Amino acid sequence: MYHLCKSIYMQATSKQEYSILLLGLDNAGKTTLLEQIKSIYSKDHHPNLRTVPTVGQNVSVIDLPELYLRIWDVGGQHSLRGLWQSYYSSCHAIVFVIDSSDVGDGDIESLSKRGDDDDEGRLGECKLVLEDVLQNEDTEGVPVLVLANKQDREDCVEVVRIKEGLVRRVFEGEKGQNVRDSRVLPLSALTGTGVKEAVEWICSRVKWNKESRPPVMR
Ligand SMILES: Nc1nc2c(ncn2[C@@H]2O[C@H](COP(=O)(O)OP(=O)(O)OP(=O)(O)O)[C@@H](O)[C@H]2O)c(=O)[nH]1
Ligand SMILES: [Mg+2]
Repeated sequence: MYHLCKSIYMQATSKQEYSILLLGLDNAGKTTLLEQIKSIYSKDHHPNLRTVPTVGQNVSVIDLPELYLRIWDVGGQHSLRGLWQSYYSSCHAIVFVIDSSDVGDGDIESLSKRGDDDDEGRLGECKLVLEDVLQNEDTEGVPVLVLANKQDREDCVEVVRIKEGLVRRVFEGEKGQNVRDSRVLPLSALTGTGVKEAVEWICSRVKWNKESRPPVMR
């Protein structure tokens, strides 16, 4: 009886909490995105958009009406990427942020055909890093949201190109084999355009996936 009462009490007074992992190359815009999410969903938070490269991690808990999102923003520098995998088994969704102004023409098909003079930005690096995330067995089945960030910049590659030329090819390639729930959305973390749509997608997908990755009750 005690256990039944306790469980009813817990159901009535606690909320589900899901952990969200922000990944992507250094300078992609992860910390800027976290600042914007905090400013939109937490009262009295003024975003600090003058970010510095993250060494280690930032974490924030966003209190939404139905659930909590615990968002982990980790450093994207090469030397820090080895730490990412320690977050994989406990996360409920991965958000992979791409700098749309630093991926050449956004098409990995033509990567190897290019000459040395072609400016492909960090397209190849981005592809390898995304593949690495998808290949890890601890990310299997985890919903993945890819954000084509910096869409406010004139020199950005548009979202449809990043979706078709990079993300779809990686997901359908041999290294993206573990079929999962995914989406590609445009974003400007700097202006805040697309932040709400991203958060809404995350919320709907973590709830949908909660049988295989149950939330923590808080
Ligand atoms: N124009 C533009 N600049 C952006 C946008 N998002 C981020 N930036 C800029 O990109 C730079 C890097 O942003 P951060 O948010 O620090 O990048 P990060 O992914 O956290 O980088 P690391 O911590 O090194 O992994 C900063 O100068 C930001 O102001 C965007 O949407 N548009
Ligand atoms: Mg950062």
